[in-house]
Amino acid sequence: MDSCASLIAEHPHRLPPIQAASTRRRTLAIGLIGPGRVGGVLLTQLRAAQDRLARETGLELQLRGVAASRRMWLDCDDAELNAQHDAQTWRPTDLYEFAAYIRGDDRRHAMLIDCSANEDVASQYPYWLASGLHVVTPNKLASSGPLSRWQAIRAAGSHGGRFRYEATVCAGLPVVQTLRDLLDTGDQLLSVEGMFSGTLAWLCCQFDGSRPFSELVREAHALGYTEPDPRDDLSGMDVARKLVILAREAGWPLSLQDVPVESLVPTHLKALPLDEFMQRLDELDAPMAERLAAAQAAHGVLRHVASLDHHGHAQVRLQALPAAHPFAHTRLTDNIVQFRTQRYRDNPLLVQGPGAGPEVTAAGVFADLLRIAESLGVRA
Ligand SMILES: NC(=O)c1ccc[n+]([C@@H]2O[C@H](COP(=O)([O-])OP(=O)(O)OC[C@H]3O[C@@H](n4cnc5c(N)ncnc54)[C@H](O)[C@@H]3O)[C@@H](O)[C@H]2O)c1
Ligand SMILES: N[C@@H](CCO)C(=O)O
Repeated sequence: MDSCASLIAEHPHRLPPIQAASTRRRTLAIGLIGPGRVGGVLLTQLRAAQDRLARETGLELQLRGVAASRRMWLDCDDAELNAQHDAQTWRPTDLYEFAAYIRGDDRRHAMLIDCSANEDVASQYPYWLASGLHVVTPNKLASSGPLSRWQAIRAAGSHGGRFRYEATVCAGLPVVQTLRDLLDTGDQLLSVEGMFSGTLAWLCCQFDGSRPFSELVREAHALGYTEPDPRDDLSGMDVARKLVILAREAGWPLSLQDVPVESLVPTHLKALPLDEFMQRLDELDAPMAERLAAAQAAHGVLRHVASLDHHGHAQVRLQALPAAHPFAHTRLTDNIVQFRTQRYRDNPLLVQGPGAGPEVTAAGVFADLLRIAESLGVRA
């Protein structure tokens, strides 16, 4: 025994030793809904981390199923088959059957990861959580949808299912957790202001008049920054949803209809089928060129800004900001979230970084999965 160890052993008031972290094997069964851009990358990230997590932490991630909009695959925990979904037995998607299969009947921990942007999927969360399934998602529809459903989701959590949704706001950036930590430690939120859209941030940075706006929108879509329907970004609704999520997290029972939103989508293009809208994108070029010219004439830049004040008043709009404004210096898909709180009253707390893209979003979802695993006693 070295001198330090013997000193500790002999001390009459010594504290009981801290137990070494348990590395006993624990299994987390996973079902992934929505193997699209984010879901597809998440599957790759899970596969790449599986062996390391099992070896180093005892956490066994077991992929039990994947459900797309029309077809689902069950029993796909075979790495080779995972790589070639079409080789597997498939059947029409049935979310009830899918959830029941992932949960199993042996009381193991099980999690559904919703990487769709689908309302029917989001409406299932209260039932899944109430049955003890954990849910992780980058899909904003549940957290920003009807308030009654949001409250049902919160209430369902008391049955054991855990719900995390960090990637719904600014993809992989730690925004929801930062707000949660501020509030849980007794701080009081005074306001939130920022740029919450990776797509619109990227478009505003790139749009200098040298290329038509529509061409840039097509590129943002191809890069995986936009929502499946880019109108969700261009209309400001995706940003409004993020603002509602943060407001609810802070205790303000806001709904989408409480947020005045400036849309960049002309009224006559709003209801078109997606394909037709994409074909007619160039109808956005003239109005956007006008907005840019006005900002440039005032020696400013165009930025898409969301804000929520201490009365719970929210708004989302495209603004011409002075070139010296902090929001004028972001790059690429950078989001920026500025929290003003009692503690950060004079000098606000900033979270900034890339706020869209499959890689960073999938990593945000993965981190939520690991936090739940850790809270269940499965160290990660
Ligand atoms: N792309 C990003 O940068 C980003 C960032 C943050 C959050 N998100 C969110 O992540 C989610 C996925 O985005 P994406 O870009 O991967 O979209 P995507 O369109 O590429 O993928 C969506 C997937 O959902 C599946 N799907 C649709 N309806 C379904 C249903 N009823 N049942 C099962 N599966 C269904 C589709 O088959 C598809 O595989 C969205 O909610 C989006 O808002 C995306
Ligand atoms: N389409 C969204 C993805 C992140 O939610 C954006 O551009 O911010």
